[in-house]
Amino acid sequence: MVAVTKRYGATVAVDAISYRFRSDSYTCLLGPSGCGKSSTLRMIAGHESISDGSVVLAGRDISTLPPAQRGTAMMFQNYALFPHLSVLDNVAFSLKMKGTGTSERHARAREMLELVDLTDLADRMPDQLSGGQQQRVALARALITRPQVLLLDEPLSALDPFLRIRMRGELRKLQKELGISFIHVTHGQDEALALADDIIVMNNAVIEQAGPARDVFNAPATRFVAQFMGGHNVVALPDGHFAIRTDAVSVTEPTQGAVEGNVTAVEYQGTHVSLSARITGDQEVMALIPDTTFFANPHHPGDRIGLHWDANDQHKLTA
Ligand SMILES: Nc1ncnc2c1ncn2[C@@H]1O[C@H](COP(=O)(O)OP(=O)(O)OP(=O)(O)O)[C@@H](O)[C@H]1O
Repeated sequence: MVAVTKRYGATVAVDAISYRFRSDSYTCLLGPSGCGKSSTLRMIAGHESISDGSVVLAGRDISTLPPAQRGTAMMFQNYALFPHLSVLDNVAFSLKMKGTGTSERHARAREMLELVDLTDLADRMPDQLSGGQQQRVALARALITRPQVLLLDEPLSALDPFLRIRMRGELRKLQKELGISFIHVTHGQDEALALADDIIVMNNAVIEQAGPARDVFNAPATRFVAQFMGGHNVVALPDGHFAIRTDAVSVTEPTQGAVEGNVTAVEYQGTHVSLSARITGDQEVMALIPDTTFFANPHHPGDRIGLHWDANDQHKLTA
């Protein structure tokens, strides 16, 4: 259970957020730059003091404990490996600090390297590793402390797009295998959707919405969440603002009963075509159409069209 506030002088970086993390789940803290997600993670880790509130892990208030005694472990964005230590000694480092003997700590470090599939590189130095390999060493180094919760701050941002997608799969698999909780900070909605059981969307130091990933995507509560998660239109109708998924909008000739609009842009995206149209009130609506459907009856910028969606696909927004 995390209920915290963080102030830096007059800046309120985290404003009385409160959330009960589900045990053994993968949770992503998602939001734009500066919304307070890293500060939240650092307060859980113990790298930042809590201005108000507390962090309780499995019934134990860990708010004032030093990082190493919390039952959490943190993996940093830049991996922070020690350049003068071998891979094995990097992984074994925290055990050395605890006074564990050489043979035991090396045995445990080898177990961790096996877990992240790096057994063959135990004797290398960090500068002889690729970015993806360095990241796995950092993971092994965090996991050797047997944390109940692994905290990850933008762990994939230093990787190229191909490796990022591969590591995504590995993180997810590792979390399920270990059966511990992962709390992962990211500003990428695609990353959060790919990884998370639960997503917490933060904006301006508060939680905008939190819940299972599919619920947050399918039923955004606010305009901010709908726009930040992507894949939605936000439309102002006489009875309020609504979110409508772009793939729930279909396009026909202008007919009675349909919302009419003028096509402003057509973008081919391979499997789909994204068509934008301007409707009354100077609003833009996007329809994501399967490519075969679109090319059976293509439309072009300037065409007058009808736009349809099911009333059930219309989600009322609260703000
Ligand atoms: N040590 C600090 N001193 C003063 N202000 C800080 C400090 N650290 C963060 N802040 C401010 O607190 C706010 C939240 O920062 P935080 O790093 O938690 O955001 P974030 O969502 O993680 O952003 P990013 O994705 O850019 O890391 C920002 O306005 C930031 O400028």
